[in-house]
Amino acid sequence: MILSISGLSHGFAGRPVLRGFALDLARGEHMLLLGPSGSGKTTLINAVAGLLTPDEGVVAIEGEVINQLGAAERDRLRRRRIGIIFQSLRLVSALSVRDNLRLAQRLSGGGVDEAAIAALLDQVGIGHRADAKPRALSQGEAQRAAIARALVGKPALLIADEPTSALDDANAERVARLLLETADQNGSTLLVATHDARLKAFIPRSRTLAPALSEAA
Ligand SMILES: Nc1ncnc2c1ncn2[C@@H]1O[C@H](COP(=O)(O)OP(=O)(O)OP(=O)(O)O)[C@@H](O)[C@H]1O
Repeated sequence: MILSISGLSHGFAGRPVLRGFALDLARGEHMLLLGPSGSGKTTLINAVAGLLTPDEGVVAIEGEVINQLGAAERDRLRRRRIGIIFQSLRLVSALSVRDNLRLAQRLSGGGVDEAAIAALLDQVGIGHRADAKPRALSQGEAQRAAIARALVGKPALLIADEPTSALDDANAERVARLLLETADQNGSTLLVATHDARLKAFIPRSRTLAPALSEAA
């Protein structure tokens, strides 16, 4: 399994957000994690990426239990095995698009492969913007750069957080297809966390997170 989650529970200030969540994803399988705002999608992604230690449960990335590793080992596992497209993109503003990809490639543990970087930028359609700084990019170009950066380390698992919720139908479809196509071509398993039910048309396998219990419940 690329990702195996079992018995995952987490809460904040005694308020449960995730309760006994389980999920298995094999290589090349893609999945939609659907849920309204506040249902715990970001909490789950952070637990998968080792950015949060859950109260209970097991999160294994290719058999390695990330929530039982120390901080340095967690970082190493994340950089080598997981690519994340954050909602806020988080490109390094001082670096060109190409240098953002070079940095990600170095952090993922491999050497810099200029040909692979060029091929990936062409694949997402921004080869001509390789030397631009992130602030000079359109929102769509910046998102494509973030997708390329997430993939440049050839991650087993590609995670996208709300990649389409701000987009109109045509652009949401374009981004969904780009994510699926690039994940497939790079051999990555894709996990998309979103409240955008339009994506069901492109990623039929889905899990729905229930909204967190209200204060009164
Ligand atoms: N660090 C934190 N401290 C306290 N409560 C938190 C913290 N992080 C998240 N929560 C709460 O946990 C619940 C789930 O939050 P989470 O961000 O995982 O949801 P989400 O589904 O990603 O929502 P959104 O789509 O709005 O980002 C929310 O009620 C949120 O207020």
